Amino acid sequence: MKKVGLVGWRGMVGSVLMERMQNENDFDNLDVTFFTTSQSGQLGPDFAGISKPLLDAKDLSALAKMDIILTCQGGEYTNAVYPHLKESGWNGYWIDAASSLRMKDDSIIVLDPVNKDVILQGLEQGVKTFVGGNCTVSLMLLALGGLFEQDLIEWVSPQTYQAASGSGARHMKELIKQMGEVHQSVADKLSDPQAAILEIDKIICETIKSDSLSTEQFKVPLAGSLIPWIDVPMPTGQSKEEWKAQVEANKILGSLKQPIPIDGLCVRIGAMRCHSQAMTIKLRENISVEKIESILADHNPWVNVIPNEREASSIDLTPVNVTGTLTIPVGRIRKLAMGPEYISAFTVGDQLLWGAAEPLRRMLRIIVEQ
Ligand SMILES: NC(=O)C1=CN([C@@H]2O[C@H](COP(=O)(O)OP(=O)(O)OC[C@H]3O[C@@H](n4cnc5c(N)ncnc54)[C@H](OP(=O)(O)O)[C@@H]3O)[C@@H](O)[C@H]2O)C=CC1
Ligand SMILES: N[C@@H](CC(=O)OP(=O)(O)O)C(=O)O
Repeated sequence: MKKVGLVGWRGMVGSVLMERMQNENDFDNLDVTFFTTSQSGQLGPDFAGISKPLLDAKDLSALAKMDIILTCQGGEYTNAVYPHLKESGWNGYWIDAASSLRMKDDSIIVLDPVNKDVILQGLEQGVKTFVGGNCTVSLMLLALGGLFEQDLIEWVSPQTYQAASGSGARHMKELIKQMGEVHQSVADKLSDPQAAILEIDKIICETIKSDSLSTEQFKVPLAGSLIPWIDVPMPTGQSKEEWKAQVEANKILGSLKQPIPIDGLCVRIGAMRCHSQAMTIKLRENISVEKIESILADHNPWVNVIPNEREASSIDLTPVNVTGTLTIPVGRIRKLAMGPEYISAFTVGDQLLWGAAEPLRRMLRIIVEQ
């Protein structure tokens, strides 16, 4: 059995991963060691059978005993440990949720329903570093996989609606707190049928703008508002989240020589853990909507084409419907006024499942089963 070291297993992404690994019986075929950066010596979890004491995730000699290390601990941890472990001569497989190593020449961004060929070729060539993609990128590629596979896309402009979970657990909690504070400010008026809506709206606006709203994490209000910027600025004027779309998607697709332009605005909204994206797509040729729908539906078992109808879109194509599932609905597919090669599409995905944990879980399986 392969020796697998798990780091970051109790964080938000890590917990979703542990749940998926248990559901898929992944632990049955692994000799797992749990590591921690803060609880070394404490009793670890029993996902893989009997609990054992947690090992120090910075202990290079303990890590070096592993055939595979899978980390959801974050980029700071990766930067602090990975180079030294490599320098020490460790030649095992490193599977990572953080972005630090994604664009390195010797790493592969993993999303096997889209790039299994790239992954298998990499394994054959001795690649040892496999990194999960940015959540919006992975979710877009799963939704549009069929069109990318058949090289039918000239360019895409995704406009995102990203959930609070993308910023971490504390941000999710702050969003709920803000919602509570906003509601609390007018709770008495809501129970009064005579209360005037403009008066309620005025109080809500004052509450959202006031210094007393909880904004320690986001720094600005998210409840009742949005934030049209995610991550640090790039010299191009893009936010880093926007920059990732083209570079990561093309690396995943293996189309680095002739990159497909992918660029749009990334926006944080008050959803909990599902990212949505409205996409304008320029196709290379005029294809019927029916054909596009069948190409998308045939690509992978998780994509679910939703008819461009009001009721189906309002129910099936929403964060609340997708949360906690691996389903990737894609809908609102129609021709745009700009011309027959221009189409719209809207997709939703759970950013902790396909957006983070699931590609890593599947990569671990691929390595173990090779
Ligand atoms: N959130 C996201 O959407 C995505 C995140 N990622 C990557 O994954 C990394 C981890 O993200 P995320 O899971 O959100 O981070 P978390 O903050 O939830 O967890 C990170 C680590 O914090 C430590 N920790 C300290 N206190 C607690 C606590 N009370 N409960 C749980 N863990 C605690 C744990 O490490 P220890 O046991 O060592 O103390 C844990 O592994 C990110 O930095 C990013 O690189 C990738 C894709 C998406
Ligand atoms: N930046 C993403 C989440 C994330 O962790 O992205 P990355 O894995 O590329 O750092 C968001 O805020 O929604």
